[in-house]
Amino acid sequence: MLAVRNLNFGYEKDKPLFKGISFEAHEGDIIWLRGPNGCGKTTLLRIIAQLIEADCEIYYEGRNLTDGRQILSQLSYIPVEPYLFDYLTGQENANFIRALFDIPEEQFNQEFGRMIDGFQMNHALKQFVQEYSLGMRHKLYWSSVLARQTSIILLDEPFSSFDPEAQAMASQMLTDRAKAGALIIFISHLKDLSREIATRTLEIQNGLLYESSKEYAKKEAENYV
Ligand SMILES: Nc1ncnc2c1ncn2[C@@H]1O[C@H](COP(=O)(O)OP(=O)(O)OP(=O)(O)O)[C@@H](O)[C@H]1O
Repeated sequence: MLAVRNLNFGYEKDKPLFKGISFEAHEGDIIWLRGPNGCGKTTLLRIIAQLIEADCEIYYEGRNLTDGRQILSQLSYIPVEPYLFDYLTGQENANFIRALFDIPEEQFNQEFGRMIDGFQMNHALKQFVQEYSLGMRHKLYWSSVLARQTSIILLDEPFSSFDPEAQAMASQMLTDRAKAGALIIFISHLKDLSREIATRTLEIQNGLLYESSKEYAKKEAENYV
């Protein structure tokens, strides 16, 4: 479904962050992207999300994309800090995101409503986002952005701000999306939850990318993440 080939990138010329890495990802994969602080996990997600321009080839559905932007209609990205307007209410932010991505109203209301109910966030939709906790911001952002139902979902530290109930709901949601054919790539330092939901593990080390099996990742995760 998605392939990245020969990715070379560094923020500074003499300090390469990625040294010609390549990987493929398929429908239904839930990929846990891990590695030590500063190894480039967020940067890699941002390159896939076309937020950073890098020297690489990207294939989507078998086609070599000359302009990576062609992938954007099928991609959702949830960063560590959700992109929300503090001076709008939760509902107004959701309406803005719906309009921005041109999500059909019926589909949006159904999916957004289901997730907001699950996260028990109905009471907060009339509040200004300025008054939200980080966990509430994430619940609103997830519910709005993932109402798009794209085939690629990228998430940077998706679980850290959630309480255990929200973590359980979020991980179930990602598992359901993958079963329905989505590709999920996430970064997390929460090892137990991550190894429970991941079907593959990609690890960045010194500018190179290594795949480890689920069993290996289970053992290794005891030592560090
Ligand atoms: N905009 C930027 N300009 C210059 N250097 C940057 C920029 N963003 C990140 N870096 C550097 O690139 C390296 C990789 O950063 P990145 O955020 O991708 O790492 P990470 O693996 O996600 O780290 P963490 O686990 O701490 O979140 C770090 O050394 C960081 O300081």
